[in-house]
Amino acid sequence: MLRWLRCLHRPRLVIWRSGSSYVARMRYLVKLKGDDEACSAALRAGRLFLYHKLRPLLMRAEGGRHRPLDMKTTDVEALLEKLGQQKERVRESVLVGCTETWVPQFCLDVGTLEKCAVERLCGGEFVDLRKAFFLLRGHDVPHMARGRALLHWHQTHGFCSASGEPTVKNQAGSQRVCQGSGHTYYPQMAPVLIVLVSDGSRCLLGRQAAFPRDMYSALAGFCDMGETMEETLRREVAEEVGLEVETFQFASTQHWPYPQSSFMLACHATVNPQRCQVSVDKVELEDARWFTLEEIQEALRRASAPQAPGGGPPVFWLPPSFTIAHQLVQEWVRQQTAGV
Ligand SMILES: NC(=O)C1=CN([C@@H]2O[C@H](COP(=O)(O)OP(=O)(O)OC[C@H]3O[C@@H](n4cnc5c(N)ncnc54)[C@H](O)[C@@H]3O)[C@@H](O)[C@H]2O)C=CC1
Ligand SMILES: [Mg+2]
Repeated sequence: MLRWLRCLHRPRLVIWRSGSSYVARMRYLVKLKGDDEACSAALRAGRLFLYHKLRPLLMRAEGGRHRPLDMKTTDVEALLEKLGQQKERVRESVLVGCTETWVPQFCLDVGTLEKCAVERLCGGEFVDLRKAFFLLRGHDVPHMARGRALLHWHQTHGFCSASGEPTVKNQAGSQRVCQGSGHTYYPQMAPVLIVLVSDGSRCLLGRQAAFPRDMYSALAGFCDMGETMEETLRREVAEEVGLEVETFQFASTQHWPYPQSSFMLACHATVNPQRCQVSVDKVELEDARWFTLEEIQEALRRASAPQAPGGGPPVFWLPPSFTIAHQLVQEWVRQQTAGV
C-alpha cells in the first residue's frame, strides 16, 4: 500500500515593511465598505479604473510595456456626459483598494458605451485581461484581476436566488442585498488546488484543450464540498493523470480571476518513481507528460510563446511569470539545483 505522507513544510517567513500606515489604511477601507456616505465621499476624491465588458483600459508605457490608466472621478463624469450617459453612473463603481498615499481606487465597467469612443477620448486601449497578463508589469496584474473579478461578480449576481428579486449593491461593492428576502450576498471565490507533481527528477505538466497552443501548466482542480486541501490534491492527481501522490508540501496561494474567481492553493507533491506511468483523463486534459529539469530550464529562459522556426516541432511554454503555476515551476527548479 502506498504511503500518504504529510511533509512538514518549513513555514514561509514573510517580512512586512514596518512604519507604514498599513493599519490605518486597512481601517479606512473597512469603514468605506460599511458606510455608503463615507464611500461616496471617497469616490469623489478617488481614482477610477475603467473596464469595457471586463477588459481593463491600458495605456502604453516605456519599454513596450503597458500600464493601467486611472482617471479622476470628475473626468469620468465628464466622459459619461459627453457620450450621452448620466454622470451618476460613476456610482456603479466598486472599491478595489487605496494607495499608500490614501487615494481610494475604484473600478467601473463602461460596457454600454461605444468602446472606440472611450478609447479615443481617454487615450488608452481596452485589452482582454488574458492578453494584458503578457503586457502589464507583474505588480499591476493582481489589481487589474481583482477589479475584473469584482465587476464580474456584480454583473452575475443582480438577482436573489431565494426570491428572484433584484439585489442592490452597497457603494463599495463589497456586498449585495435583497430587500425582499433580506439575504446579503458577498463576493465569492472557489477554492482550487494546483499542484506540481515530481517523480524526484522530472516534473509533470498538463494542458487543457482550451489553453493557448503548446502551453503546459501544473495540474489544477476545484475543491469538492467538504474536502480538505490534501484530499483535493490526492483526488485530482488520481483523476487527471492516474497517479497516486505520496508526499505533498504546501507552497503559496494566489487569487485568479477565472473562470469566475478562484482562490488558488499551490502545492508540490511527489509520486513513487517506480509507479509514474501517466494515464491521462482525456475529458479533462488534452495531454500530460513528464519534463526533465533541462527542458524546464529551457522553457523558463523563453520569455513568451515561441514560434517554431520553419514549421519545426512545436516548443512548449509555461504560463506567465506572475502566475502561481510558473512560481511552482521556478521553486521546483531551485529545489532540484540546490547544492549542485
Ligand atoms: N493561475 C494559474 O497558474 C492557473 C490557474 N488555473 C485555474 O484553475 C481552475 C481550475 O482548474 P481546472 O483544471 O479547470 O479544474 P477541474 O480539474 O476541477 O475541472 C474543471 C471542471 O470542474 C467542474 N467544476 C467543479 N466546480 C467548479 C467551479 N466552482 N467552477 C467551475 N467549474 C467547476 C466543471 O465541470 C469544470 O469543467 C481553472 O479554471 C483555471 O482558471 C489552472 C491552471 C493554472
Ligand atoms: Mg483540472
